[in-house]
Amino acid sequence: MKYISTRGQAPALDFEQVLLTGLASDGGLYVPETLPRFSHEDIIEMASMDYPQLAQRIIEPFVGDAIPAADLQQIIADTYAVFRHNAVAPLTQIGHNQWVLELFHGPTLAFKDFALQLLGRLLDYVLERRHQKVVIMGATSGDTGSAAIEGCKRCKNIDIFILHPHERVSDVQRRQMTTVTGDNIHNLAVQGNFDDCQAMVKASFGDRSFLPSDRSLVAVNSINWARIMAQIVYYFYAAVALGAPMRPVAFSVPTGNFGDIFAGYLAREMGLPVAQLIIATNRNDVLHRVMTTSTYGRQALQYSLSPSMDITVSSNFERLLFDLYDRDGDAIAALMREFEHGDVHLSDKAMGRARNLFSSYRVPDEETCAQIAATWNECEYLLDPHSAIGVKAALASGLSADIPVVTLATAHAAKFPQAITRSGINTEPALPLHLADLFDRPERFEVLPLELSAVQAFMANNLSA
Ligand SMILES: Cc1ncc(COP(=O)(O)O)c(C=O)c1O
Ligand SMILES: N[C@@H](CCOP(=O)(O)O)C(=O)O
Repeated sequence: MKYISTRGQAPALDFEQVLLTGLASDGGLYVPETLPRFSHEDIIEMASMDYPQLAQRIIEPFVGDAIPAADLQQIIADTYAVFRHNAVAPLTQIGHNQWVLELFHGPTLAFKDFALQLLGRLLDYVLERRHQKVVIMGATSGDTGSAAIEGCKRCKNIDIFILHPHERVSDVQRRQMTTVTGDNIHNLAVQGNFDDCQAMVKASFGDRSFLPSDRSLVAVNSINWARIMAQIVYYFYAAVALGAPMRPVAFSVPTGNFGDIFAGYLAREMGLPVAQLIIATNRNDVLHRVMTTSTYGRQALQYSLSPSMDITVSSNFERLLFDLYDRDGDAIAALMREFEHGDVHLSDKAMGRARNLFSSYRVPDEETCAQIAATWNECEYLLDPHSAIGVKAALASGLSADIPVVTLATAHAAKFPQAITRSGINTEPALPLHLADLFDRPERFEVLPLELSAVQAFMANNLSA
């Protein structure tokens, strides 16, 4: 399997190379040159597989011969063995044809564990084999950071630096990152927002000279292809449980960096009958505005009760644009240059294609809280604020009542007690046992100014020997 850049100028890479990088050298994102496709019969067979078996079936073609099948199987088995639910990603029904896919049973209580538990193990495997050390640099609005640290902390060949917006993640999210000890783990609280942190990560991939030449820089954000790959699996898992391929299924996806929903788009391209993908945003509604106005533009970031989605530069949208523009790398490079300076008007052809599959909905904080309360009062099911945005968008989608709609429940409510309190319901979500003493653990993090040079100097000075 070969991977090519969305901007058409960077060299094609194989799986191992794409795993060990982030942005392509032309600033683009890597995507598979061709996608594996599953037939009707293949998908019927998937209904009898457990989660690790299905993951193996879906992931193997993307990995190709980079890792022997038996080793990959063991890595996948170890990855999903750490989840706290036997089904790994259980489905819960909350209304007529309304389902919630619970993606928060991993170690850090968010969907990021699905990919980052795997990514950590894949990196460990290939770095041992290559006798190589790498530096991980990641930006987080709260969830990627802890999942990346949890996934990579045991890997002695990795130094990990996670940038989070200072005082803009929930207390639980911050502590999940800053209480993990280890000389190779560094949490940097940057005096800026998530977009600023993400921009620093991308700039560092553009110029890696701040690192010694023997240390590669690796991404843990969804700009790393391996993240997206792992997230495709649960779309198949949910859809076959609800009757695919005989019955199409729709998905409502709380969206920020467009990684999770892009994985759903790929599942459809690989043969899964997906009736619709609903882009559910909070008040940071860049993607909702693209869908409704055809204009892709920048917006001032606004803080919300769903902090993990406080994102206005939605990195993976570029991967979708690449397909919408017939995989024309030059066209995407030109569009992204335009986007750096202002609004971009997308072509009618591209938007026509997008609207055939995607719809969108914007959910401000008051509606998020109202949805948490409504779902709790109707069926005593507690949604976290991100998942509530997904459910609200699913209910507003106007889809025919005979199509099952699955909302991706992307995080556990206990990560966001503030939103639960604001919803006015009389329940307090408890952290699972393994995190019960989270507020008693000592924290370690570094507050840094919003300066790329300060962040890079900190990293260069804190590499392990
Ligand atoms: C809890 C939660 N929900 C939804 C999202 C949005 O996912 P994506 O960025 O892949 O669109 C994120 C992070 O981005 C998140 O942490
Ligand atoms: N919501 C994320 C933001 C980063 O997105 P990613 O999926 O590209 O890593 C977070 O919680 O950190």
